[in-house]
Amino acid sequence: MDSPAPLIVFDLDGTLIDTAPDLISCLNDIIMAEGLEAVDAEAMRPQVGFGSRVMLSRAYEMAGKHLLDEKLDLLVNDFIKLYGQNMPGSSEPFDGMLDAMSTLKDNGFKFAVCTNKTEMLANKLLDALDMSQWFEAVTGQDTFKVRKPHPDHLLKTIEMAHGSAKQAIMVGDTPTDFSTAKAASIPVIAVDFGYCDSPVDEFEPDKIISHYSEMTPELVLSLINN
Ligand SMILES: O=C(O)COP(=O)(O)O
Ligand SMILES: [Mg+2]
Repeated sequence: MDSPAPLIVFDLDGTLIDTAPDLISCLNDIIMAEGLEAVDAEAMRPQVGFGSRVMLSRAYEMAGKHLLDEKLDLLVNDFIKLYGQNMPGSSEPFDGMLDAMSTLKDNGFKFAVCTNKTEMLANKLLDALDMSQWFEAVTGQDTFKVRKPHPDHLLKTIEMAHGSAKQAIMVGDTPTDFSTAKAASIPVIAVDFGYCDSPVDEFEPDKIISHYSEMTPELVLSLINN
C-alpha cells in the first residue's frame, strides 16, 4: 500500500488566521455591557490564544472585579454567540500563508486544523474566508472527548485526515500547541507572530518561523523525516 501523503496540522487562532482584533472587539462588547471598561488590545493579545474563558477572566482581573464561575459560564456562552454572528469580521490569513499552502499542496502535502475553538466556530470561520476546501479535517475542542494539550486531539485529527503520525507535523503559536505535539511525538513548527505570552523559543520547538515564506516543502520534509 502507498504511504499516506505528508500532513501539516495547523492550529487556527494566531497561527493560520489573525483573529485577535475580532476576538478582542467581541470581548469588549461583552464586558462593556456588564459595566466594565474596554480592555487595551495590546494588553489582551497574549491571552487570545487561550480562548474566551481565559480572556474574560483576565478582563475581570484587570478591572479588579471578582467573577463567579456560574457568571463566567454565561458570559462564555454570550461570547461564542456574538463572535459567531460577526464572521469573518476583519479576520484574515497571516501574510504569505495561502501562497505557502499552495506550493505545499503542489508538492503533495495535505492539511488539517486542530484548534481549541469549538468545531462549529472553526468551520464557520474557515467557510466565511472561503478556506474550508484546503483541509482534510477540521477538529475543535468538542470534536473528541479530549482537547489540546491532550495528544489524542492531534493524533485523532491526523487519523481523521487519513494521515500517519510518522508523516505529520504540527504548526502552532502557543505552549498548548507545543506540548500537544511533544506529547504526541510529532515535530512542531512555532510561528512567532501569534498570541504567545512569552518568546516561543522558550518551548524549544523544532523550528521557529517568522513568515510563511519560510515554510517550504524542503523545510517541512526535513523536520518530518528527521
Ligand atoms: O479558541 C481557543 O481556545 C484557541 O484557539 P486555537 O487553538 O485555534 O489557538
Ligand atoms: Mg493558537
